[in-house]
Amino acid sequence: MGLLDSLLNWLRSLFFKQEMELSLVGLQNAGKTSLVNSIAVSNIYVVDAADRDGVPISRTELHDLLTKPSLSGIPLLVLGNKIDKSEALSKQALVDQLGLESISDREVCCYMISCKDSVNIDVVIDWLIKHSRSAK
Ligand SMILES: Nc1nc2c(ncn2[C@@H]2O[C@H](COP(=O)(O)OP(=O)(O)OP(=O)(O)O)[C@@H](O)[C@H]2O)c(=O)[nH]1
Repeated sequence: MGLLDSLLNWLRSLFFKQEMELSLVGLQNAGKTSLVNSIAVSNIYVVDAADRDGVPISRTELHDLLTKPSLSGIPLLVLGNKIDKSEALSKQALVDQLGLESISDREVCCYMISCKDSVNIDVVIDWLIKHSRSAK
């Protein structure tokens, strides 16, 4: 069993032991299902980084979500998906357009990923493990 498989099994066990609560949020067609599938078969706001028209809506939805008292202080992982597409935004452009630098009331992390080509899925899993309750 490889390192990635071991990490995936650990991640799954954290979910089953209810040591991790996770909300996976994103606009329609952003790639949420593909992300879950890529984690589940070893091959989380999720943004379609190649859908430039959708990013302003994503920004509004994200900042609206952050006002919810139930999510107060919860670390935020933003995933710019579909970087295999030539029209995908750069990380800096996504950070700017989503207004991530204005978020100061919680830890914010942004990774650029491709569920299609399995790019950076390992760092997403690593982040999730580091932010599980048992890691605290
Ligand atoms: N090129 C490319 N396409 C992707 C990637 N991830 C997902 N897709 C495609 O984008 C489409 C939407 O992916 P889903 O995972 O169904 O997105 P979703 O966010 O669950 O969508 P909803 O169920 O509508 O909310 C599908 O056609 C996927 O194959 C990626 O990294 N690159």
